Amino acid sequence: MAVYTELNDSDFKSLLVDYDLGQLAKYKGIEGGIENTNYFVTLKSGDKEDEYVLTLFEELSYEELPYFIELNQWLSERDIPVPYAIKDRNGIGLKKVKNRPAALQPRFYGDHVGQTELTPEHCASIGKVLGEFHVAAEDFYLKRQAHRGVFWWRRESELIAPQLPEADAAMLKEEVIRFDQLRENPGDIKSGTIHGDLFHDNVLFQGTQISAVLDLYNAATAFLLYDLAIVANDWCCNPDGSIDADREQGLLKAYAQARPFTKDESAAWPILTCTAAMRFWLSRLIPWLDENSEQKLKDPDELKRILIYRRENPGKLP
Ligand SMILES: Nc1ncnc2c1ncn2[C@@H]1O[C@H](COP(=O)(O)OP(=O)(O)OP(=O)(O)O)[C@@H](O)[C@H]1O
Ligand SMILES: N[C@@H](CCO)C(=O)O
Repeated sequence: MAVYTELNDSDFKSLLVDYDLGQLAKYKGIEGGIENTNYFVTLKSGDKEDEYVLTLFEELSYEELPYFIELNQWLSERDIPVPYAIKDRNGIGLKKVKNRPAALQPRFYGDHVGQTELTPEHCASIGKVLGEFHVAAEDFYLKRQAHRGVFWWRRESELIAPQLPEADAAMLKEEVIRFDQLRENPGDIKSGTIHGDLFHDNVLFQGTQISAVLDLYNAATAFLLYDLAIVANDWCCNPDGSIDADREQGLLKAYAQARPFTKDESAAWPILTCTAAMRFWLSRLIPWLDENSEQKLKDPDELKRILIYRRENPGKLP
């Protein structure tokens, strides 16, 4: 159920007339995504074949997309390995295909690494790239409130609470309040442009080196450390929800080389690791509890276990 919009030859051909990239050779739907429809597209120009990825945005609207199109372009120009919308002959990157917003992007090569295969070296690689991402985006000129950020989780945690066991509802509420308190007194915690969903399945590797950071469609303006907490929870966790210290130290030390931590960030880390776990626990709970939801169901309990562990074992920045 990952290719939500089926395309045929003529859909591709009518898009490609706006570019000088070559003739359509073949295309193939990409399985596994949740939010968007993606196709690998092969174009032939003389003897040369090049591969691209066509994304059709199934959730984000035309009005919302320029932020992401500009951000990907910005980061890519600063050597962060992210896909970006290739501009057509008229300088337009955000296109329309089958009445959906769409972007044709370069294909990156590399492999996904399974969660249980992640090593401290993989975690150091993502720490370095995320630190560089945050630094590269420092002067990015657009701002965006996350669509699954503080206002969303305040509202959704209230709505969902009656469907949860009392202890779960209370834990959710506490984390919403703890974040609000931190937000009122942020001190020198740095805000900037975050990826917002940097789970390991949004990265491609060549060996232990990162070849691509994908799926920036949760990017927003927020605490940079919250972004790092999302990564730490996913990349450094064990199946029981505990955090592997070697992987986490690898991540944090490599990140700090690109962007050193500020004083108040050390105190905020234990809270933000909980906020990050709460955010994804909640976004997984919503479709899980909605019997009409067609979204692929990711297990909310994975994030609940991480949240419980984080609450009982406050982490420390190096
Ligand atoms: N530019 C690219 N180069 C190579 N592979 C890509 C590219 N873009 C997407 N893919 C492949 O397609 C998969 C799905 O893409 P993406 O994560 O953007 O979709 P999504 O629907 O937002 O998925 P999810 O929400 O599950 O992360 C990626 O995990 C990757 O394997
Ligand atoms: N990365 C998210 C899904 C896509 O936003 C999760 O694992 O819940």
